[in-house]
Amino acid sequence: MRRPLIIGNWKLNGSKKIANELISYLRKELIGIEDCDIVIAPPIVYLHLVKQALISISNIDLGAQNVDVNLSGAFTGEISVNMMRDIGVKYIIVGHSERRRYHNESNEVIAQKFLMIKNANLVPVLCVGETEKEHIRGKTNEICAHQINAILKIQGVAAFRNAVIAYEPIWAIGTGKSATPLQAQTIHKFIREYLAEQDTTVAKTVIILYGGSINDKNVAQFFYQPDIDGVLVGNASLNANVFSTIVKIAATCKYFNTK
Ligand SMILES: O=C[C@H](O)COP(=O)(O)O
Repeated sequence: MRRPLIIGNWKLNGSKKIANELISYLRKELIGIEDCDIVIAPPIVYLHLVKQALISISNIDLGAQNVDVNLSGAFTGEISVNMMRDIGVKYIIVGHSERRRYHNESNEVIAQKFLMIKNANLVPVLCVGETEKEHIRGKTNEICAHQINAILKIQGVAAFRNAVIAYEPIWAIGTGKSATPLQAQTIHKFIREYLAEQDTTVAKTVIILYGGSINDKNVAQFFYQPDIDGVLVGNASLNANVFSTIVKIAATCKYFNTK
């Protein structure tokens, strides 16, 4: 059975004050909610603060939004997987469309980062998804398969054991225009079947999240899709009340027991 997973990606947002307010609210609201896993991925400088406040809650883990491909050396400004592990990070987002777009990260670089994360025994959250143009042209499956292939090529299907895939259509990120639950389900099913061609156990157990304009009002229908195991939340994770509601909906969604 796959446990529901909710990741809050704060992206480049917040301040010490905002981070403190968010986590003290989450602490009150999320304590005792055990039927799903929760990850908070703040900007790196606030990881420690989040850790101190939330990590005693057993099903809340720390996430990082990015990592370097190198382990150490003269790489000014970079942070390695070992450093992340050192401070208690468990999940690392890799291949987010914003990194692909603004930092020119190629599928090859993303695959190398994915490998570093796996080698450090951390959990990679691989983001895949198509642009609006590709969506209109019906290229979604092809794009997602291509992005997944980059990992398969150098690491094989076993790389997806204890890994997370997040399907994030780029046109749905931060636009307020999410994919429909059925559209997302269709792609999630495709991804699972694509992996099943190589390993049915990996395909059955890999956690596949949906991301893109998720909020407390639209999230429930996503959870009722058989291949959607949770959500990667951007904007709405900055509102403690909305984020807690999303988590509570996941934790009480009995349908997860059948996945
Ligand atoms: O990492 C999160 C996703 O990019 C979704 O962002 P969003 O919820 O603001 O659309």
